[in-house]
Amino acid sequence: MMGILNVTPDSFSDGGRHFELAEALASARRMRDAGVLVLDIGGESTRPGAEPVPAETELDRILPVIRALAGEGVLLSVDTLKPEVAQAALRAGAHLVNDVGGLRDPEMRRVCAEAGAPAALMHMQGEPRTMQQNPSYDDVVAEVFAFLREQAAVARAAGVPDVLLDPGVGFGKTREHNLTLLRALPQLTAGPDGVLLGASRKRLIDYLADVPRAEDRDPGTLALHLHAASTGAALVRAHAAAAHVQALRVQAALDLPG
Ligand SMILES: Nc1nc2ncc(COP(=O)(O)OP(=O)(O)O)nc2c(=O)[nH]1
Repeated sequence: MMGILNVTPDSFSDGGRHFELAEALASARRMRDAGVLVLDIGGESTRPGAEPVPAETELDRILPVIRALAGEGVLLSVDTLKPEVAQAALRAGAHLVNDVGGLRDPEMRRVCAEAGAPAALMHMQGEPRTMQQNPSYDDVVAEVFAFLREQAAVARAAGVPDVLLDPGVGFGKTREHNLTLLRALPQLTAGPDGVLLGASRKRLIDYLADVPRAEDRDPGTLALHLHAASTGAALVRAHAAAAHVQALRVQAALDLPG
């Protein structure tokens, strides 16, 4: 389970909650103690309509958190689109890169390969600022999964040691696109690469269960993530860490033979 640590003032569901260093570290340590495998640290919101943040601003936000948490017994990933941010974060102690840009940037691939860092590569149609204006596909499953498999091969050829594939819920997709991808997840998890899913508190849950406030969507998030885990997803990315660790442990016990 990958716990989300948004060190931002404007993330769509928890913006500002972990913006001060002390609050970020307290939240990180709560998630570590709850048993998350990875903490995903981000300094730039990628919600629909978000404006990009300069690299130095991103780094000012996340480097103190990464440096403080390095060596505290939890893997750290850096959630960034920028190779220079990924490189600095890896040098400061992060272990992997979470690139919502899908490692399309050859410089990001070089940074990961040079550091020997695994990467989560996510599908996004367009860019956060405009991606939800008119997302369209001929065949969303075929196009998104082909992109992920192709990018995995390109990343490995560039020397990236390992990859996780993420269909990118809410990143240039309509509600129907998201649902179709979630239902088709077994086709992706059947492949050789690990799958990561991040549906936490997203608008899709409001559409499915009428939950207008993002912070109220953790139960619906769990339903989507338990579905992903049951199809074989390796990791899920969520805000409600303790609830997820508990639910995933119980689900894993049900799946174990004997
Ligand atoms: N791999 C991956 N990374 C992601 N990073 C950010 C968000 C957006 O959610 P959040 O970080 O909670 O909000 P914001 O981008 O506003 O900080 N979703 C994903 C995702 O689905 N998959």
